[in-house]
Amino acid sequence: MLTYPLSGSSSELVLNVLTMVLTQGKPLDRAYSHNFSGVKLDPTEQARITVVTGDILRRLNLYCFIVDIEPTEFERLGSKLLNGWHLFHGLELPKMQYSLQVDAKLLAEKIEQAKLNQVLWDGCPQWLDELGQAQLQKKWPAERQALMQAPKRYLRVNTLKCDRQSLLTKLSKEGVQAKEVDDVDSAIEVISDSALFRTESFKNGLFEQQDAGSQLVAAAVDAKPGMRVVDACAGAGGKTLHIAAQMQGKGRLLAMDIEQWKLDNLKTRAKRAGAHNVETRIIASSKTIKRLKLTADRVLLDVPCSGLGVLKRNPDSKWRDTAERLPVLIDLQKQIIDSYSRMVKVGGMLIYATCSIMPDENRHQVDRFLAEHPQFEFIDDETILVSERGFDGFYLARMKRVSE
Ligand SMILES: C[S@@+](CC[C@H](N)C(=O)[O-])C[C@H]1O[C@@H](n2cnc3c(N)ncnc32)[C@H](O)[C@@H]1O
Repeated sequence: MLTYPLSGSSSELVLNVLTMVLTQGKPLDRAYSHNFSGVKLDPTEQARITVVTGDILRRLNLYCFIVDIEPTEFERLGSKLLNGWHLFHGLELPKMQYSLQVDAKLLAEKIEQAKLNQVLWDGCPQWLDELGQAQLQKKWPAERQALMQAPKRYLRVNTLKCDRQSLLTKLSKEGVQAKEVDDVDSAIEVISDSALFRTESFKNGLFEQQDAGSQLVAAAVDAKPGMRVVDACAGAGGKTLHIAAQMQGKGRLLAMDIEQWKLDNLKTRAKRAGAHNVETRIIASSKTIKRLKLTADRVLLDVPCSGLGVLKRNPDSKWRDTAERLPVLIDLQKQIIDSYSRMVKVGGMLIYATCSIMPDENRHQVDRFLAEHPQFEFIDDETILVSERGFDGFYLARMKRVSE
């Protein structure tokens, strides 16, 4: 957390980002890029802004409670919340040009009240607590608490271009403090606030920013050089690029999605990474899938999901219509696994993954699929819990096609 208050201009930036997210529904990453573009910001100050913004979003209901405002009043009363946030963390008030003051005595009383309500203290909305209890039972309280912590920064070393030790040496020369992650071969944890995307190492494609949990998912694909691999919900290619490295540039890696702009981003990233065996293809209709029937050694389905495993990184999902969208997402996941599994050849492997920790999106989907598709056999699965690993939360299941 901070050791001294935000400056007036940084406070304004925090308020602008939060207003965009909370009142205009902008995704957090876009609100950051919108507000940071064209502004000359020292990397440390930028990091401080994201620390405060992220923490407020992770515990928005708590901070609203202690300054006695509703989240819906943020646009008008945001400065009061930011002042309250500073007092809560034992900091002097920031010097904002216009700001609403907080009654320190009332704030102290409210903090004491909040301490008695663990769900509020963990920054958890009611709907999420009920869902978590129902889905994870006794594992939920630890998970709820872990999800309100700040995420760590992880990189994946691009083994197409270097190895982990030489990347660490290069990063150190560029002033980036980082260390190996013990239980994930490809991962590095960044400790300093360095502006990673300005480093030569990044420009030369030596690494990608990718959570260590996400790296475990791609590792489970276990793609080998020469294979035919489909990453069917590839997005901008976080996992595709990792799979490309496993394949050492040999074989065929088809990255698909329904959004062309994501595949365009993927192409740029693949070029920088030197991942020359990646081909992109838009899914225009079910015919795109049918044409690939029984052709792939590996099919990764990193399906659209609630994102409830990655709330440390994307805490804005807590304050959106995630609860209402959940049944729609579960239905979409079912459609995707039922239809896209056709691409796996006999003897090939289907890998189903989400960035959710909720069984309804995970094991329950897999169990239903297996019951209806005897052509597949269960191999193994893993829920990467935030409280256990410290990474973002993910789920992955591996299944083998044993017949047509
Ligand atoms: C969890 S994200 C993928 C993240 C990506 N694999 C990564 O590691 O960066 C899910 C992706 O599925 C895509 N998607 C949504 N509906 C789809 C569908 N019917 N078929 C294929 N992809 C779909 C979304 O556009 C999104 O990019």
